[in-house]
Amino acid sequence: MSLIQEVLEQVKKRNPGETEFHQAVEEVLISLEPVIQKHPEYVEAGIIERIVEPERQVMFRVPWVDDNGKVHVNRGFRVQFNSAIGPYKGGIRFHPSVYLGIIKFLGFEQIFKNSLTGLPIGGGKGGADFDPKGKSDGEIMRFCQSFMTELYRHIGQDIDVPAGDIGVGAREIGYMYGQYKRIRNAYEAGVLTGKGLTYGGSLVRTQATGYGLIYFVREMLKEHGHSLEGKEVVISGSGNVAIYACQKAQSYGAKVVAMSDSGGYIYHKDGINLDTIRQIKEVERKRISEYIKHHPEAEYHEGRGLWSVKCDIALPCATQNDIDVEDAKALIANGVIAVGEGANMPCTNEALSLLIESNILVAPAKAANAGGVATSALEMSQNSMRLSWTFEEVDAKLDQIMVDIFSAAKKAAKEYGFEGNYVAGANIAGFLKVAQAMMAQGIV
Ligand SMILES: NC(=O)C1=CN([C@@H]2O[C@H](COP(=O)(O)OP(=O)(O)OC[C@H]3O[C@@H](n4cnc5c(N)ncnc54)[C@H](O)[C@@H]3O)[C@@H](O)[C@H]2O)C=CC1
Ligand SMILES: O=C(O)CCC(=O)C(=O)O
Repeated sequence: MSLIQEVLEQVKKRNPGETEFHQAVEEVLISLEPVIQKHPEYVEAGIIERIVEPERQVMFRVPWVDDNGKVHVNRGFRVQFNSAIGPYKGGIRFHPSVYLGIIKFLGFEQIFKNSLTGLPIGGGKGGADFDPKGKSDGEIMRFCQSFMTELYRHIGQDIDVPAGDIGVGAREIGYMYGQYKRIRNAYEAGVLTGKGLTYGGSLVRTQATGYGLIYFVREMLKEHGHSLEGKEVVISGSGNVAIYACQKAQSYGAKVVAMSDSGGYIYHKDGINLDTIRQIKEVERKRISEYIKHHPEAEYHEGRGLWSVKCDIALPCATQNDIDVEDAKALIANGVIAVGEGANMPCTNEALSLLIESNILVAPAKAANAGGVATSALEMSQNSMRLSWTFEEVDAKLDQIMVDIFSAAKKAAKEYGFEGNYVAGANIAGFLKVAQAMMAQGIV
């Protein structure tokens, strides 16, 4: 059995039931076979065994009281996966599906993604099995305060810097930041990113993941003689990443014809009206089905089925395992050119393999959605310098970072025998920097 197979078996045995974590580890490790052949010193130093084991993982009780006085208890998590190249960095997810296996898959992916940004940030992730859907503002605030009352002792601007993810946006970051400041009695702006602009946030952070995804896809299409102009695009989700991916894709002349939420999807053949989506999702916090009240010529379809809509470019921007092998087959049958992963691990490993074998261009999540965390790192830089850059300055840096990530993934893919496979290229490029740092720092 190869070392990679042995480590995979060990990960499954040591982390029973954590299927998303197993999936994420498998997807990375299979790309690393040629790397460990070229670098036997990594094998000798146990880099592979060490990189799949979190440095630390914390689980805690989050009690809170709802508007009717009823007490609820949720479970909070923070996984500090790897600090070889910088303080742990990664978002916080509030969703009822959250358990250790999801936070570990996200934290593991964050190691390689953060490395790809070229900025000094390690990998971590956190969250809670709390469902923000239908909660009042007061309930959200009390939950965030309770969550931070435990989390504060594990984080810090040079230790671990959380941000948003599914169910955690500017409102939640604000409440958590307020509680952190109150407990610590310190204005430590760099402890969280995604903050509001009046208290240390960075311009472009809100847009960064979606914009960055489109910058990456633009580079990938250009490399293969295509562009976004005139392309039909389908996007899953209608949250932070989906909204700004839609905005940037439209600005490059693409037509976004479908978007979704966990209830179903809308199809608008003339092109989605993003102002309506933003009003429904960012202001009213309602279901996407409301869209047809504003645009009766559009269609609403309950449940899954989004990936059967014909498109040139598919952008999964909702959640993990959104595109399975059947969805991939439907996309391919409908002539898709490219899949750009805005969400983390939105394709199953089988779907990814099928897309790659079928010569579909795949922009892998770790690279393509790294613009969010990269801009978080730019927010940390501005906080340290106690100044704020303009929108144009941050956006230009983000664009350049995405161009550089694309070229790093392309180069590593070619060097290790995976030419044109940006999934393997991103895994390898992300891994190499972390492995070199781990080698330099000894067995820790
Ligand atoms: N916000 C950020 O900066 C970054 C987010 N991501 C990833 O992007 C994805 C989306 O995150 P955000 O837009 O920030 O979250 P969000 O909470 O703003 O939006 C999430 C969207 O996904 C949909 N969704 C969630 N669970 C679903 C399910 N089980 N089935 C179908 N749809 C579902 C929701 O309806 C919503 O439209 C996640 O995978 C996240 O990890 C990745 C990099 C950075
Ligand atoms: O901005 C950050 O720190 C993290 C963003 C995030 O959670 C992600 O990249 O998946």
